[in-house]
Amino acid sequence: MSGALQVELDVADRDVRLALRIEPGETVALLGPNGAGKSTLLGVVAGALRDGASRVALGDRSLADGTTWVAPYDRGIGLLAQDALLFPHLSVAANVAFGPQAHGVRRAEARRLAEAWLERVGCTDLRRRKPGQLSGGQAQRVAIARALAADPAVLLLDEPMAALDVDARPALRQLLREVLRDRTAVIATHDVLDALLLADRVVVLEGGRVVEDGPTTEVLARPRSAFAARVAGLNLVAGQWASGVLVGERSVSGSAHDGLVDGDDAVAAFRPSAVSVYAEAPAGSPRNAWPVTVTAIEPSADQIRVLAGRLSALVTPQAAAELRLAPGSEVVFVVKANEVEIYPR
Ligand SMILES: Nc1ncnc2c1ncn2[C@@H]1O[C@H](COP(=O)(O)OP(=O)(O)OP(=O)(O)O)[C@@H](O)[C@H]1O
Repeated sequence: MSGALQVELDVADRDVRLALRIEPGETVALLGPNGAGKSTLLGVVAGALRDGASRVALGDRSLADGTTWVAPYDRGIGLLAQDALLFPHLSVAANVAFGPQAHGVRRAEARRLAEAWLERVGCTDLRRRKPGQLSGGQAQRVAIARALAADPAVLLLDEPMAALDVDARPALRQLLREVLRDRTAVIATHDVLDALLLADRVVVLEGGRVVEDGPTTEVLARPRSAFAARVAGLNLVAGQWASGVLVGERSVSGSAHDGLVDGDDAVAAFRPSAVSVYAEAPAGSPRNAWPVTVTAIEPSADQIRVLAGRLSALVTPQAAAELRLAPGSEVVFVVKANEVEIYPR
């Protein structure tokens, strides 16, 4: 462990000014709209962007300040970009062995490390190929192996799934879950699922400033900033997986991901717009029908947000009027199981 990553950004010509401290082993998701400053932050930390007024330190080692400037390859910081950026003329195995070799590891040992990482990311069979012969998802797996083979103290990920087909994302996300566990990492993303599944903590940037910073489930369930509210505001129910159902504050049925087994800690996520509100439980009893007491009613764009404790539903103003919704109303929240995703935590 190399100690906390401390960043003080002051990039005047981009109007990005913020301070952030990331503890060893912590994975932080950076969320924010286009132009918020995510890439600027990663660039300064990685050393791709040189800016005299910003400071970066890892533990008690300064990587950049008014007088110090450590070159990117010497920082102990790995960067995984949107595109895999592999060396096109080297084989997959040589790409992965490159980092360790560049840091003085002997050739045979670097090859052995490369083989171990390729196995870890499920790409052993691809070791002799050239990057041009890989799919986007395969190339990104190899890039993960390459970044981790260099044993970075901190891994930065800049929208690592953005260039992939939607179909290729869940498997890569699962791999990242495994390799990021207990690692110090910062992942810039537009996708709230990345934050939910990969990060302990969410930092929201807007206009070059930190506007929100907190534990992932708190920020996603009860966002305070405008951006986080737009992308998140998810209903999250934590519990344990038991016989095909999540059992927590409520029992929740949904589509379960990636080999959940009984007893696993899990979280169910669904959008407020997927929740229907009824005066009484509808006939045919859908699997997710929860009697609740309304705690608050709030306008939300052209809809009404109905809060019931930690849960929320979005309904039309007409529906709210017909149901005479008010704090204290007893209603039933209904969510189709296919609108609910259940993930390991
Ligand atoms: N190469 C550059 N030169 C000057 N200004 C830049 C440059 N790249 C970005 N900026 C500006 O810096 C600010 C922060 O942008 P940045 O690229 O860090 O945002 P981002 O959160 O990564 O956005 P996106 O989600 O679009 O990647 C914006 O005002 C942007 O216009």
